[in-house]
Amino acid sequence: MTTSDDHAVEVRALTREFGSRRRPDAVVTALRGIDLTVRTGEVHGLLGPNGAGKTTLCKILTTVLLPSSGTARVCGHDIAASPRAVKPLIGIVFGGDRGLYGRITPRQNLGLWGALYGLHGRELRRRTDALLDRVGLSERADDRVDGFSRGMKQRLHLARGLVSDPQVLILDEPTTGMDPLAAYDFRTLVRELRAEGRTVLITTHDMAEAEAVCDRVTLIDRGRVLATDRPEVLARRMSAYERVEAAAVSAAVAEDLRGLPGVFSLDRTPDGRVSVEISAADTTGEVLRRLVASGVTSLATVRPGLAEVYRHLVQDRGMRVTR
Ligand SMILES: Nc1ncnc2c1ncn2[C@@H]1O[C@H](COP(=O)(O)OP(=O)(O)OP(=O)(O)O)[C@@H](O)[C@H]1O
Repeated sequence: MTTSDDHAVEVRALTREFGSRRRPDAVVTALRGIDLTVRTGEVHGLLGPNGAGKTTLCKILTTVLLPSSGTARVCGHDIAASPRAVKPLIGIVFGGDRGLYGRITPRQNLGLWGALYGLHGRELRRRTDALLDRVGLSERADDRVDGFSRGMKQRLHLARGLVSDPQVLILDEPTTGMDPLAAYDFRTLVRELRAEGRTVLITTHDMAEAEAVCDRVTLIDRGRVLATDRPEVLARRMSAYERVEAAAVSAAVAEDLRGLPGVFSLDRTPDGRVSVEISAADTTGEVLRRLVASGVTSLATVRPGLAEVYRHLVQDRGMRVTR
């Protein structure tokens, strides 16, 4: 077996189809040849629109699903050939309600989960108490989970994912349902996990979250990798897509700008605020010149962030679900 110590996750030419033998025309191809390397100790974001294949990939990495073809290794172990070696190395945290027992307490949930990993007695109690403290649930440790808010359930999910002390942690939309403060605390927690030397793979739709916590991100769409890089490098790569924002722009001036070559899109609100996306570097100057010439004084240029990169790469498909 060849492996690199630097790579916690190595995925090569991975495909996964879902279908029924009775209806071959209804086959859905969720992954179409994914290559992905997650370095040991990095926080890696997996970004993509609904149906991109993120959850399918996570399920394959956690040995819940087998790939149709291709390979995936976790800390050097092949997920298909050695699932028993992979399972203790990798933890998964889902978004939403999946996987928690509502009629029992957080302490009991963690106890059950820990027992599955062979923990018991004092060690299990020690680990459970430490995790409940870590995710801020100590005071509610003995209340029933079904009375918890979504954010509290999400924190319990995270504790559950850490019960086995995994080297690699997969967080599938981890901040779903968290209020902004809880999401902020959560990011701090992710940084702590990295400081402990763990590798974290996060799927998210939240670009701000990805920019805040990820060392690198992989954008996927329709089962394919579009790009992998550091968030700021991806943003720089798209630097032709600059944005100009201005206030008090008349409809006529907006129409004039819309017609310029190199203007990718232009939005104008009824009160005259415009946002112009520019896809050719030399167009920015011309847009600014025309705005100033028309008497506009409130304007700014904005460099693209990850959200813009994402929108351009997935071609503005937004919420549309693909097959
Ligand atoms: N068990 C299944 N049976 C049939 N099709 C499936 C199954 N699981 C996933 N798919 C299909 O595979 C594709 C990828 O789905 P997946 O859940 O991996 O996407 P995702 O990126 O996680 O999306 P979301 O952001 O909505 O959670 C979708 O077209 C989905 O309908």
